[in-house]
Amino acid sequence: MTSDNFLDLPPLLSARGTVTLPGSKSISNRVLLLAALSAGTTEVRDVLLSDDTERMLDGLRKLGVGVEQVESHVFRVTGCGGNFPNKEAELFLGNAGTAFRPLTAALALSGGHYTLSGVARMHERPIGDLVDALRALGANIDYLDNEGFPPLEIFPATLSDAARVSVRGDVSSQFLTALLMALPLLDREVTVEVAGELISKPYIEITLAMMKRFGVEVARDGWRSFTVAAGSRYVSPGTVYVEGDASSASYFLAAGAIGGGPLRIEGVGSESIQGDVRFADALALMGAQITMGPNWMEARGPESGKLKAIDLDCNHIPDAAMTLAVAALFAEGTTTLRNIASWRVKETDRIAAMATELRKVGATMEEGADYIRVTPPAHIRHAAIDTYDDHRMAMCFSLAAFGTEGMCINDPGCVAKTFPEYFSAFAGMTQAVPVIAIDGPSASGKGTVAQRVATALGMHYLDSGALYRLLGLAAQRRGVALDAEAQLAKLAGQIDIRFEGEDIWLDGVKVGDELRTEEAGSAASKVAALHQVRAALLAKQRAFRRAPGLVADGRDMASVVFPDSVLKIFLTASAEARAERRYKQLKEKGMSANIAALLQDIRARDERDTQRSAAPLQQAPGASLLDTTALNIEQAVAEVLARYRAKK
Ligand SMILES: Nc1ncnc2c1ncn2[C@@H]1O[C@H](COP(=O)(O)OP(=O)(O)OP(=O)(O)O)[C@@H](O)[C@H]1O
Ligand SMILES: Nc1ccn([C@H]2C[C@H](O)[C@@H](COP(=O)(O)O)O2)c(=O)n1
Repeated sequence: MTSDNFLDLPPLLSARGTVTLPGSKSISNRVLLLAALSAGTTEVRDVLLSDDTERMLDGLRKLGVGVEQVESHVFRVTGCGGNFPNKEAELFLGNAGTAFRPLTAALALSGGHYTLSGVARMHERPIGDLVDALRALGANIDYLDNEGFPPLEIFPATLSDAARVSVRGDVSSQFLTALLMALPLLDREVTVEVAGELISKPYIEITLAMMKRFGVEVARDGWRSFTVAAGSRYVSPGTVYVEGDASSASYFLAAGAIGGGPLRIEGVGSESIQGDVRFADALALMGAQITMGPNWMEARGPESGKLKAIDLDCNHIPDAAMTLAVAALFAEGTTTLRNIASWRVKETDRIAAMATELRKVGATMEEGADYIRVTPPAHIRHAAIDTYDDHRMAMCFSLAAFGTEGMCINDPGCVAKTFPEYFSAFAGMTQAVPVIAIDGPSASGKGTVAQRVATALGMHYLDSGALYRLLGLAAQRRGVALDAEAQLAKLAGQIDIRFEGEDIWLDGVKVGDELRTEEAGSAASKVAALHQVRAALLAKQRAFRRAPGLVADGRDMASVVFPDSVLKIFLTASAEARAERRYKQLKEKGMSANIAALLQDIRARDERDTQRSAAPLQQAPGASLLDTTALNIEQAVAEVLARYRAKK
């Protein structure tokens, strides 16, 4: 269920299937830049198409590099042999750290005049340590706004002949990556010394592997220093295939672990050069069953049936570790993720964001400068999750929909940064709590049939008409007019409704037969025609969707409330048959009834329910018609069950 700025994920029951991952962002952007700096033409295949790679491609085109898209994920890059054709350019790099940092270094050593800027958050992400290292090599770089942060202006410079340069490794490993990738432009031996403890080491492994693929082998002394030899030149390897994104794999592996699996990921595996594949080890520590081959991984739920908490240093998997924080909601005990200070300077302050949003779903959170501790709640609450323009926040929290109430993700479009198709891929791999929607006109028998179908299948039952009836009743009791839209919508949010078997409670008081009178039905029909009232009752209705499934009856179950229902039935009967049924129903309850008046009332209600502008009664697209005029109750129930089985 989507709107422009939120996505309401239904409660999820299970996860299984096979997903092919989009290309890795880290590898795509490195390879595109190295191809641009090389001599020769490179065909880069399986490139990730996303905001961040678009920023890199756009930047390279502005620098005069030949970039041609030959197929949907295939680009032909005509390298400039280390000398960008355009010596003057203004680059806008969004929030793409993997474009901003490496381009800063390459352009600082390129003898041109460039400005580099990004979105507001990019201008809050530190770059001073990289600029200091480049200045030590003679680069001429100015801060255009705040000292130590983008935007930057780069001027042609007379470079120094320094043979050693130092760069901090404990803020972002991208500073070292950027320097190393740019150093072959100097055409002399330079050694980079890493100051402080280098974080996110696996990302440096990716950098070194990609540089090697383009003909530059970096000599190293462990993680302390790296030397690029004189005469190092990038040479196109011809064709490069980009691996699937290992960080993106984490969401699906976690889904397989939480939702039972087996969930298979194709595109990364045991031979991957990406450090984030080690996320699978972390998940295995939580009890998940993991298997893998060279190019695939598969996750299943733990044999014990329940994930367990872990206490883990996550320095080697900083991005994928976010997924562990949400997976911790489904684990027994308190999970602690340590050594994650770099989260604070990513797309958002991810430690603060994660703690804030996990609290919303009921978790007990503790956060420190470089760690986070998650104690899951007994019951994961439905909440509107803010995503802070951070793709990983949105993707991680999709997993929280495995709680019993589903989850609402605000601004789901932010996943475009690295995985534009994420939510449709996720929907394809997960199975929501099933809903059978039975809509139809008054007295068609939908309530009776829905209840019996629910019993036969062991599912929950929602009589949505009762909510409108209860609101009408509450309004009449409080003297609220049945056309006072705003007041009624407010009242809808305030009333306390409880269903217990056959019994219905309104504000703590059991409601009797008065709810089933034609007066109550008529009042319900009036309040149900009001848009604000319908909106106010939407969440209350969706909250009935619980494992193992729901049978819901009403007027707009299939079209509005549960549009993803597995089976949609439009159950009807002639007005005369319905008046007859209602007559018998009322008489059986010892209530007075007049068949002519009932027929007139049913026709009036049909007219109002079908003609209103708010969610009018109609056969929804995808709903199948079931006319019960000539069927008894048992036959109608059997028909619905047969249609459900045919769907499975
Ligand atoms: N196929 C059928 N044949 C005969 N009677 C039926 C059939 N289906 C339902 N009934 C009877 O019709 C009456 C009305 O049914 P029910 O209350 O289920 O309808 P409904 O569509 O839910 O009505 P409403 O939503 O307006 O309250 C009940 O007494 C029920 O037993
Ligand atoms: N999903 C629903 C359910 C009910 N209504 C309206 C229409 C009816 O006139 C009224 C009472 O419903 P009933 O108990 O007879 O099923 O409530 C609706 O608009 N949408």
